[in-house]
Amino acid sequence: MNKIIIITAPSGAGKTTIVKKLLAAMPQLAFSISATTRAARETEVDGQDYYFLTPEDFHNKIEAHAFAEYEMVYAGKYYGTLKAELQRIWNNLQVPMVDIDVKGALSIKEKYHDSTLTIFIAPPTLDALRVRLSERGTETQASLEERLGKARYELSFAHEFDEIVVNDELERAYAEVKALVQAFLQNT
Ligand SMILES: Nc1nc2c(ncn2[C@@H]2O[C@H](COP(=O)(O)OP(=O)(O)O)[C@@H](O)[C@H]2O)c(=O)[nH]1
Ligand SMILES: Nc1ncnc2c1ncn2[C@@H]1O[C@H](COP(=O)(O)OP(=O)(O)O)[C@@H](O)[C@H]1O
Repeated sequence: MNKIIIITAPSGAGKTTIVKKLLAAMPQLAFSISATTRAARETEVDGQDYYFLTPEDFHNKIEAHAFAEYEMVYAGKYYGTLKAELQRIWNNLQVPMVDIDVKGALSIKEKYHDSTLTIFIAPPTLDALRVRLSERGTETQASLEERLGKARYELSFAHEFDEIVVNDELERAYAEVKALVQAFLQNT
């Protein structure tokens, strides 16, 4: 069976940090590279962090039913998981690690329900989330408030996931996620 691991969290909860550590430790996993219409940050590489698409290319792919799921996530920007990206990873006999927003995660879970593990990474508190997002230095005051507003909404969906992991102390949270992933990979 083709498995999928889906990790979601409000922005700033530490999902990317945990996913990067897992990918480095577990060669069976491969990061599912999403497509997006948002601009690349300075450190990001096309085809590695995201497939950066023009709105026109993104819409053509929607029309062609190329997405397993897609959403407009922030500030009118689209993000989506390409079916071909999941297939590319399965063809390499690896398991895709899908790092997406809450709505996208729930759509993938519904579509591939027999073979998914869904993990929600929660911040210890909303105040901690605010601090992490501002210290990361990627947000303006407006985009920070937008992300915090969305975080409150997303936290209300946490119970729809198979597992909730609170990212209080990074090493502890990472160990918990890793154990869940290992158990899921061992099940046939
Ligand atoms: N639905 C969906 N959401 C995605 C996808 N890829 C990334 N996201 C989500 O889009 C949001 C914004 O991502 P990004 O701009 O990279 O911000 P960051 O996660 O705060 O660094 C995050 O919540 C991601 O999980 C995708 O393929 N589909
Ligand atoms: N347990 C933790 N305690 C404190 N800071 C953390 C913890 N986990 C992650 N961070 C930091 O918080 C910020 C947001 O983490 P990031 O992984 O980018 O979140 P996300 O991908 O969920 O938006 C980063 O600067 C990261 O280094």
